[in-house]
Amino acid sequence: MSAVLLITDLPAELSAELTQRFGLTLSDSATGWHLRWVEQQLVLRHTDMPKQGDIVVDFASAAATYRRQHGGAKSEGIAKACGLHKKRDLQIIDATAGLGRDALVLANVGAHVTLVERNPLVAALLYNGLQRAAAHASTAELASRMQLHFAPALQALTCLPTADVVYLDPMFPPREKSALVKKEMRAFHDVVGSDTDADALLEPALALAKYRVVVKRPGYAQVLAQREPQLVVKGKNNRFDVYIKQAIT
Ligand SMILES: C[S@@+](CC[C@H](N)C(=O)[O-])C[C@H]1O[C@@H](n2cnc3c(N)ncnc32)[C@H](O)[C@@H]1O
Repeated sequence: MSAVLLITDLPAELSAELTQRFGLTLSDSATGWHLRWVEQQLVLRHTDMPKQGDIVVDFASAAATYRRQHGGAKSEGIAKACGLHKKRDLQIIDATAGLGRDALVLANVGAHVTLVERNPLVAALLYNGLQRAAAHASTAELASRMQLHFAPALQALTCLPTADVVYLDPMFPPREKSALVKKEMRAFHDVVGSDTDADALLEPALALAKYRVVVKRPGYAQVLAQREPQLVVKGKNNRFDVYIKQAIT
């Protein structure tokens, strides 16, 4: 991970916390991506794209609120794939948490989610997003079901206690020239790069999960680690490959 610029407008206490928790330091950013403090929230900004390219974790945003209000165990493909229509309070490890959007859907249905993220910038955004969610009346209960674990997934999958479900959503190279790939997705890809070790996550995930492992893939992508799932749940742009270990009881 290249050097990171922690802009000085961050509250001193938060800046110290981000250094201590995620190793973020005040230094020049080789990539142009840097953290800023904007309207009481932590944002990831690119020097060439002030403001309009900001990446933020906001569990109370309009889009997140809509999803919280309308997403259910039966209507959300991800929830069905994880088995939340059978049991709502499953313990789930989201081993590639990213901006926490999938974790939000799972926790909203009732799951307790451990969000594993290895990228320090993304982990810092999640950390701040969860702090703000915990302090907000409409999202506090939801936040209480989400816990951040800053580590590489391979390490987390060998040291975390057994979970009911392990969920994986590794980065997949965006299709060149595809108009469907949103600008934000491209930017995010720019920050975290490709997950070249994604195949290696399936075995430890299967070893740790009690009931199943769920892998999110773009519709056109091959299966992870060349291993065929027992079940496929189709979403709008993605599919969820489900590797079943035992029935959810
Ligand atoms: C496609 S994004 C996940 C998006 C996420 N599902 C969401 O809803 O926001 C993949 C994320 O997983 C993280 N990641 C990839 N491989 C990882 C690994 N081995 N350990 C931990 N995090 C990983 C990347 O840094 C990136 O933030």
